[in-house]
Amino acid sequence: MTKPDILQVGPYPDWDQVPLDETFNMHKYFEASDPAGFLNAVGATVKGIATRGELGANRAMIEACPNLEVISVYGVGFDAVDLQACRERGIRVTNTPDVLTNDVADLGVAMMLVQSRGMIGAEAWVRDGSWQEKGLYPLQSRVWGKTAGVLGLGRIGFEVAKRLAGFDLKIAYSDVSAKDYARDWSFVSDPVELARKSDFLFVTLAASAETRHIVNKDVIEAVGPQGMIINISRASNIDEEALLEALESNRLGSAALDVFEGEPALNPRFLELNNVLLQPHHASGTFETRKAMGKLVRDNLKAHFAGQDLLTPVL
Ligand SMILES: NC(=O)c1ccc[n+]([C@@H]2O[C@H](COP(=O)([O-])OP(=O)(O)OC[C@H]3O[C@@H](n4cnc5c(N)ncnc54)[C@H](O)[C@@H]3O)[C@@H](O)[C@H]2O)c1
Ligand SMILES: O=C(O)[C@H](O)CO
Repeated sequence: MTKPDILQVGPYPDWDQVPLDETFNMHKYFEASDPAGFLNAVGATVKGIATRGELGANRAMIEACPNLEVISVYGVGFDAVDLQACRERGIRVTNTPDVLTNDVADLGVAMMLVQSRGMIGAEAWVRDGSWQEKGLYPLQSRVWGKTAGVLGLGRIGFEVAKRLAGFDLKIAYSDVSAKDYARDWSFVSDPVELARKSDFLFVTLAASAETRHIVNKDVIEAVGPQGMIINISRASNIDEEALLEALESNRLGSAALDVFEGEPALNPRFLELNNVLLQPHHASGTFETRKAMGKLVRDNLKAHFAGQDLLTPVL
């Protein structure tokens, strides 16, 4: 049987690349010196796209592949895929939900703990001799007993909240509606009101045009000078300019961020701040989870080309 032609938008680890190359005819877009020319040359043969959540597939890429049938996303967030362009052409889309949920929640909670207790600075205090020269490390803020707001109580938001409850935090959350599975936690529909109640505001929303900058100046200032915002979702959910201004003026106490506008480049103003913890979009970055994500990407492609039901369809 001829191998289906797949456009591969970004690199994968070897344990995914090897089986992909065995099963499909992979066209490595990310290695092309002239990406537009490459797309022009291979586009007509392409039946599937394998991409990553943050890379997606835009309308131009989709239109350059007139025989495209399926897009398989390595990631749960599919906001970078032009779903409208896919709907217009009957193109199926899959993602990798559930397998990454716990690791993303773990990292979000770890970011809050590390930042609250000043652990990055404390590590430097030991290594640079400050402990011996200056003595005790400056006191930090307590976590337990405070209130965490979870903006977006989906799969990841729920696991974040569950973990925080285990740390004896009080939980409030916001979403499009109250959730049956969250009866012990208070639902607050207005994000500004949620932020006002929160010492820690976790942003765990699926990103869309509706959620763009949902965390705006008002929400940020409602979290306030003693509060912290933790973003493990997408940069677009926060007005980054307003966030930077609030951090620079201490109208927001601190932030812990795994995602940035224009990443992996980030606004250099972040690097000047000592009240922000910066992470390189690696919330799902464990061997175990990434292997499960890669398998799901392949299994969805295989299912499609075998005429079987998709395992985790978005469209
Ligand atoms: N940092 C990372 O490495 C990383 C890893 C995985 C996922 N993510 C991001 O996390 C997101 C959430 O993943 P998930 O599996 O929990 O998704 P999910 O679909 O289970 O949860 C998203 C939640 O957002 C809510 N929501 C959507 N629009 C809303 C709105 N306008 N107002 C209020 N709530 C709204 C939904 O109702 C849902 O409960 C992903 O879409 C992805 O962008 C980031
Ligand atoms: O959405 C996801 O799963 C991650 O952010 C990777 O894109």
